[in-house]
Parts: sequence; C-alpha cells; structure tokens
Amino acid sequence: MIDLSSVAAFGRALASLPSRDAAAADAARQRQQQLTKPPGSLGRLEDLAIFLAGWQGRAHPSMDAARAVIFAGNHGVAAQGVSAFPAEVTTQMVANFAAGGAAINALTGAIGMRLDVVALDLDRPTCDFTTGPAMDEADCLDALQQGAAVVTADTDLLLLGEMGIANSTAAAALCLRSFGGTPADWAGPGTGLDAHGVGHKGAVIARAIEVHAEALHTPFETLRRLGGRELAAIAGAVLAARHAGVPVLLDGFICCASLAPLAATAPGIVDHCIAGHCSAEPGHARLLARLGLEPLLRLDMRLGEGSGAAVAAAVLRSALAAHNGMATFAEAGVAGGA
Ligand SMILES: O=C(O)c1ccc[n+]([C@@H]2O[C@H](COP(=O)([O-])O)[C@@H](O)[C@H]2O)c1
Ligand SMILES: Cc1cc2nc[nH]c2cc1C
Repeated sequence: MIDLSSVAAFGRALASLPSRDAAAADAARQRQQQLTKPPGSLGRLEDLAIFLAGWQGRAHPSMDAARAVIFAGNHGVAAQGVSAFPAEVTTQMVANFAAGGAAINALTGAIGMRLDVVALDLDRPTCDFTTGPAMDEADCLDALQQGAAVVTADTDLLLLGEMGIANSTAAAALCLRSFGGTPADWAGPGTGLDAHGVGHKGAVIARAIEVHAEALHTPFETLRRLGGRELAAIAGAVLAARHAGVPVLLDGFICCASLAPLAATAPGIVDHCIAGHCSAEPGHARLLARLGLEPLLRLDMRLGEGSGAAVAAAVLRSALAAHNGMATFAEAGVAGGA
C-alpha cells in the first residue's frame, strides 16, 4: 500500500503518478483490429477494453475481481440547513446498505459485484467548515489511509461511491476552490433543495471559502478544510489504486469532486479513472469537463452511493465480453481482416 501517513507522503504520492502499460494497451488495440467486426464498429466499447488493458497491464483485461466500495461520512455543515434530509439519514442508510435494501445493493447484485461499505466515524461528524476546518490533520490523513486500505493489487476494477448527508455542499466548496467560478456554478439541489435552498447553500459555500481563503494553498489543505472523511477516503483510494495499477470507475458529482483539489495541481490523477455517468446534479457536467472526463452514461440519476457507476459497470462488462470472447477474422475464417 502507498504511504499516506503524512502530509509530505501524500504530496509525494500525488507527484509520482505511474503511467499505464502502453505495450498492453497496444496489444489490446491490435486485438480489436482483428476481431470479426468492421474496425471501430463497437465504438467506445473498444476504447474501454483498451483502457482497461493499459491500466491492468494485460492484453486481456478482466472484471472478475471487480469491487465496489462505498464510503460514508457525517458533516458538521449539515447544521447550516443545506440538505433536504436530516443528518441521521447517513447512519440509517449505512444500516440499509448492511441489510441489503439500498439501490447499490440491488445494482451490484444484478451484476454479481462485491460491495463493501466503509463507515467513517459516523458518530463524530466533521466540524462545520463555515467556522473552522472540517478535519484536523490527523483526521484527514486517517480518512485518506482508510480509503487507500481498500485497494489490493488483486482487484481488477474499483468502483467508488459515497453516502453523506450535506456532502454535496462540501463537494461544491471543493470544486469552487479548485476550479473557480461562482457558488451558483457548483451548488445544486443535492437530495432535493428548492431554488431558495440552493441559494442559501451557495451563500454557505461562499462563506466557507472566505473563512479559509488564506489557508487553501495545497490539495491536502483544501480537502482537509472543505472536504469530509468519505471524500478524503475516495481521494486516498484513487491515489492508491493508481499506484497499484487498478483502474477506477467513478460515480456522481460528490465522488468526482473528491478529486478536484488533487486534479487542480495534478490533472493526470484521473487518467486511470472512468466517469461512470453524468449526474443530474448541475455541477457534475461542469466538473467532468474540468477533469477532462467523458461520462459513459447520462440517465438523469442523482442518487450517489455508487449507483451510476454500478449501472456503467454493466457497460464495461459488455466491453470486455466482446474484447475477450469474440473470434478473430483468422479464427472464424471471415474475409477482410487486417
Ligand atoms: O452522486 C450524485 O451526483 C449525487 C447528487 C445528489 C445527491 N447525492 C447524494 O445525496 C447526498 C448529498 O446530498 P445533500 O443534499 O445531503 O448534500 C449524498 O448522500 C449523496 O450520495 C448524490
Ligand atoms: C434516502 C437517501 C439515500 C441516499 N443514498 C445516497 N445518498 C442518499 C441520500 C438519501 C436521502
């Protein structure tokens, strides 16, 4: 596992991002040319298979050891009335995940994917970041490490998701600080605020940025001051996955926003990531454009908890079924191959 035990170690991990295996990607690209179809006719499915080959380091990538992990955290900023739901729903939904009753249980179940839920100190919400840093240094490092700890070298795809009432406020603050714009560019309805609620949320975010303005100089400080435990855990998991050669499937606005502070200084942090979908949360399309990611699906989903990524995982499955299972022109005796 990569070392994320100190702020300096986090900085080093972000500054030394490994590249994909170009030879494996080339071998997969050549295989695609030989399969019994007009070149390019499987569209983005071809790109996805080549992408997974490059990051898994093998011409025949797999999803047999794919794993979904949902991180959950509680947020002090919920006290500012920024969510349509009460803060206790985070803990209640974690119980629902454990009981198998949530959308993510159904969606990972439908594709036979392993699901784990990591609840991060739910009885100790982060501090309200309109008055001080969300986390102290040790807290943020611990969350980063708990995220990194879910990554094992034998995982072939890591699907990430989150659960945390009020975390779309933290996500919007991370985006605003990382990519600029106005609070209105990044604040949306989340779980269902009306227009007045969204306006209030924007004002809360503006206040937070003002309070921390002098101190938001590094990705770590932005994550620590404006983020939350589940957001830091996602950042840690993405960083660890990169160093372990594990491609990542990202979910919605909040999941992607966890990477905003990192991407602002190291844009290549998302190179091993696929955006599973574009959420209906308005900031997500803007964020994906800033991250340089083209989402696989647009289904107007805005649930979180990994749900959009789980639907997209079925598309990845199709990409690999074709890539690994089709006959070549030579094997099938079909004329016209390269
Ligand atoms: O993934 C998304 O794009 C998304 C968009 C809106 C809401 N959510 C989920 O709703 C919660 C955050 O919304 P809120 O209004 O409580 O900040 C959190 O549990 C997320 O998983 C998720
Ligand atoms: C019920 C509910 C389920 C969720 N799943 C992810 N975020 C959520 C927010 C709410 C409110």
